[in-house]
Amino acid sequence: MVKAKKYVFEKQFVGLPKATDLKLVEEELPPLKDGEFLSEAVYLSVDPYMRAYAPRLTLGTTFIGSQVAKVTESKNPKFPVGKYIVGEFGWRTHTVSNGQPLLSGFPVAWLVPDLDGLPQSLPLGVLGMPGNTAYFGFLELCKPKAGETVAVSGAAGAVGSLVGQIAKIKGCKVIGIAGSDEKGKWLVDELKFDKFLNYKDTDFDKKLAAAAPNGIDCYFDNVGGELSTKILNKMNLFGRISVCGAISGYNDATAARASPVQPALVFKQLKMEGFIVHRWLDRWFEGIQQNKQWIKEGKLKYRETVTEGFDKMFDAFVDMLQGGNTGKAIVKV
Ligand SMILES: NC(=O)C1=CN([C@@H]2O[C@H](COP(=O)(O)OP(=O)(O)OC[C@H]3O[C@@H](n4cnc5c(N)ncnc54)[C@H](OP(=O)(O)O)[C@@H]3O)[C@@H](O)[C@H]2O)C=CC1
Ligand SMILES: CCCCC/C=C\CC(=O)/C=C/C=C/C=C\[C@@H](O)CCCC(=O)O
Repeated sequence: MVKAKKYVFEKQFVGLPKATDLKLVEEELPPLKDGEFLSEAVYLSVDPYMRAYAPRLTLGTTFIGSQVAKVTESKNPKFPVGKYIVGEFGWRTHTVSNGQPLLSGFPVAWLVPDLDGLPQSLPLGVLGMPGNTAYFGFLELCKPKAGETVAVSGAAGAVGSLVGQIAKIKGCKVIGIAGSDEKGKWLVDELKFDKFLNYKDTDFDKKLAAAAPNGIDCYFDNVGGELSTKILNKMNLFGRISVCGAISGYNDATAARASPVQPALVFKQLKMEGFIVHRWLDRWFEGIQQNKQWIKEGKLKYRETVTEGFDKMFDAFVDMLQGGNTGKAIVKV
């Protein structure tokens, strides 16, 4: 009999999640039925969407999330023993799954393609959902042109750090916005972003004006709120905004107020579009292969913030929500 550990979503988050909102329990797993497979988590992801989606989750269920897992027993030919998969199994160490898609249509598990020797954890980041979010969310919605100026908020994170590099690959000038000068040093020195702005600086408005004297053509928005309104007011005519997320508001008990964006949208004739990365499910491996190719060519760099131990899942989650990560935040079991 296999014993799994899992985190149950006990209490709805109010503001920043509290450790007592989730409960770590053990569960005995049943023997496999035909069509099922057993997998063991190797790496687990902690993502902002887990906080954003929480109000829609059912209490008493396993808290949501994805993991890189190894198939250890199988009665499902699509998921043979020994294979590594990305599973939307939630925060749990062992899982019995029948391989059927989630209600959202998103696959419950997909086989990790050949990583060409790259780390087994990358399918949770640059070679998985965040990587595809950057690749498709930026290229399909911002449609950047060489020489344009691109601003990225959440620029030192799993998604933002890739967007800025893809913009550089496409010949753009890149302004990265994040919450610490240490992150800014990484963005400029390592990732070759052209400019960095710390959104916590009291003279941010002045620095934004100095960083974008000729305006901004594309904005990849991970943060939302007043910061994004400020950037929208710096956009050039016919600028494009890809709205990826709004993490500045995820922990707000009541929705924060921000200045209206309509004046900028109208007078600068801007295109502003939100997306969920599922939109490109039919091209999932195109994004993964292209990002892998750019990594192999030395054009795309990745960083992971790794927390050791399944019992530290919650710490890693709240640490990421508060800016403790650079690059993709993951947990190594
Ligand atoms: N639409 C989609 O399909 C998807 C959307 N997303 C969204 O993309 C965004 C980035 O996700 P991801 O790259 O995984 O996460 P990150 O790796 O960027 O981690 C979250 C980061 O958000 C920053 N942050 C936290 N609070 C604030 C705040 N109040 N103001 C500004 N920045 C803040 C922190 O960095 P700092 O130190 O800079 O504050 C933190 O490190 C999120 O909004 C997420 O919801 C992600 C995946 C798919
Ligand atoms: C103003 C509020 C904005 C809220 C934005 C919310 C979420 C954005 C985001 O982070 C989306 C993430 C999407 C993740 C997609 C893929 C999987 O890893 C999760 C699949 C879960 C499912 O589809 O059930």
